Amino acid sequence: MLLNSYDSWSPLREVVLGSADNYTSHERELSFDLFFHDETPYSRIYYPRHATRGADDTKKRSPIKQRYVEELREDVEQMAEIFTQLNITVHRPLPLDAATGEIRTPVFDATVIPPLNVRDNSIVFGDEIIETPPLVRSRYFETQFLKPVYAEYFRRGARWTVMPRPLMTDASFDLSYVADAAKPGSLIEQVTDPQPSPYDTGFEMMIDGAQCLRLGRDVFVNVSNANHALGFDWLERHLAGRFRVHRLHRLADSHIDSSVLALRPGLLLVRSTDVAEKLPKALRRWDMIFPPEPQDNNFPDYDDDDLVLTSRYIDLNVLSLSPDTVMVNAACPELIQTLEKRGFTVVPVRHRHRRLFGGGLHCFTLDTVREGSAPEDYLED
Ligand SMILES: NC(=[NH2+])NCCC[C@H](N)C(=O)O
Repeated sequence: MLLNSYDSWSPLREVVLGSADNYTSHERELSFDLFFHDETPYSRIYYPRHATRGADDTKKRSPIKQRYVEELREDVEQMAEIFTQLNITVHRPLPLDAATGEIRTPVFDATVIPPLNVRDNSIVFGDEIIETPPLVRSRYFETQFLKPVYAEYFRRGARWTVMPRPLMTDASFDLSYVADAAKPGSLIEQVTDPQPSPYDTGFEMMIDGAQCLRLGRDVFVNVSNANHALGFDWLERHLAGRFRVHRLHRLADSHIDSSVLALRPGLLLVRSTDVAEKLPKALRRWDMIFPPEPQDNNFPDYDDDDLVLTSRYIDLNVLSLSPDTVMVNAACPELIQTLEKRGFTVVPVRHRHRRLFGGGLHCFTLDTVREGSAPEDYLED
């Protein structure tokens, strides 16, 4: 079918599902610590994550226990089977080959991670795939693994665009969000000591697809720093005449798909009333479902050397299969019951280690064909 996806609720007919093959480690360096910093308070309280660094380790490999990688693969492949049983066509990226070494650019080298959270480095606006400028260095070439899928949609007539690529020197990153959040005495660690580079060119455009909420003709984009603001400007200019692009201000550090999701026109799934109050008036008019507070026993216990990369709200990261059917993590019964009480059909999916790999069911997927999805105006005038 032709690429066609303007919203997150129309009946899902085709989807890209990420791959967990060979996810062996995380690589902590400035861009990684910036990207995952919102969860530091949880990590420091529940899982001491950021060990105090020595002066020399500006880059630190953090191995992932093989059992967790294998269980992640089991969960992802089971999700693929569920899509197939539901007659939803599943496209998969090229799996990361174990022999793939580090990548090197004129500015940095980094370890490649698998194309698991495919929601992040691409956005689908109607009949256009846009590859976004990554926030994390190890993800710089992640959309390369999606080339066969995107090329096939292009052959079928889709538009295919790549946003300007950043150099990603340390000076490229706007640290203001972390600095503002790390008030004296807070648990959030400062991300400091950016190193000078001959390629410094000031703040650069960096933004992820998971910062966007697509509502037909209207797109809401979370902007938390100068990098995102440049990405917002590019999207606004590029989409002018086709979409109305609205700015959300610091709803989260970057991704908002465990803060707010649209389940159908007029109905949002929202993390908390605090998040709801930050939404623009047009969205505050919509009905909202607030899930129960996550329970610690919804999550496996991890060791202190396991990097916990998400908040406890990660299971809000659901995937709508239609305006009344939602894929939810089977380990979150409270959310399942809440949605069922609101008349939704829930498809439970096992995803055990969502906190270790930085994403849930919505993160793992990119909805490429939604039947009847169109650039409708869902916002009251
Ligand atoms: N598309 C994604 N990878 N989104 C994941 C967002 C997770 C969010 N930072 C949290 O910890 O709850």
